[in-house]
Amino acid sequence: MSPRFTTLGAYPTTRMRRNRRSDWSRRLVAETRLSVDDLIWPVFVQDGSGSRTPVGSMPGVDRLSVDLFVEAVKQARDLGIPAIAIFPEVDAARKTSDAREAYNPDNLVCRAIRAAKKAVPGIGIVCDVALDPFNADGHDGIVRDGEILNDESVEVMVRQALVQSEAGCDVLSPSDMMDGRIGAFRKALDRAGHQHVQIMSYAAKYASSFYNPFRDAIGSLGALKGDKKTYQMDPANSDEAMREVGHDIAEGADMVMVKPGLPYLDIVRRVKDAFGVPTYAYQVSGEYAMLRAAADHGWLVWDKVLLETLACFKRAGCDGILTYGAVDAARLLRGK
Ligand SMILES: NCC(=O)CCC(=O)O
Repeated sequence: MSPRFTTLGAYPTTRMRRNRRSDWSRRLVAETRLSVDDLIWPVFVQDGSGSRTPVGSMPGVDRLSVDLFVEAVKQARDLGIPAIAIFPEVDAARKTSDAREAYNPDNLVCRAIRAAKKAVPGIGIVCDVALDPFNADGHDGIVRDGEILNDESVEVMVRQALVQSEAGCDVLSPSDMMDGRIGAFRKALDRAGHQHVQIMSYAAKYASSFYNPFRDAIGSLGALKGDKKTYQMDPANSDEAMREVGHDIAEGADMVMVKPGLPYLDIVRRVKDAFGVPTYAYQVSGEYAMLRAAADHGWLVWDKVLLETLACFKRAGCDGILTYGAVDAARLLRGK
């Protein structure tokens, strides 16, 4: 316990409930505050036009063709959401074992970036850099003889990072957990004149069981061979997360992310306390699915659990949260 807590008065002189008695007082003593400025909205995109496909395991979440995605970007702008993260469902015919579609300048992600920036130049566009949506194996890196190759994967992702930056992406978000990728991206970006492109690294990304609905959404669930334990972190580890974050900051990350969110808030707190850098967490698809499913059964109240969980991210030290509930949260926070 820190020293400032040693001066606590005793009951009945001190009554902790006094400050909680009225709404105005609770507002005055609140230690953290959630705002629309804290939200990043992950959105799934698909080919086609005028098409919207519900993601079965994520009630309320749809994959959108680029034209409808642009409408979603406008909606985010109107609600004051600062940034959108793009995730593609790539046609199975374009998935190969060298993931070359990842660095096609006309791929779905690049088209979505260009359309979004043209329609709403002021909104932040965040893009994953990872090969899983483009890889026939469903892995974040290139696979050879059953091994996920590190340096070869980084080379491919550098090409991916460059086409995304060329298309107008504001924040590159490497989600692959290969070693050395942040430094490689920074160097390549600077050399290509993209000094202003920010890097939000998935610095402490765990090999979690909470990602299944996301893989359903991007169509990689069936493709994935094996698991991701040789590159994503063991949920048992915390010191290792600190080393991961330290390396990414040293290599040039502007912001760091912990993923998943709620079960990993202890990691968020450690990262924020130790490094003090802009720190984010991803309330991932499995977390969203759990809350939504319970709410759809009437066992939880969606609006309340959404705002409560997001406030908990803030309390743990997050500067912002990636959440599929961003639009609902923004509406609630703005009273719309
Ligand atoms: N690279 C992005 C993800 O893996 C998202 C996971 C999720 O929402 O479950």
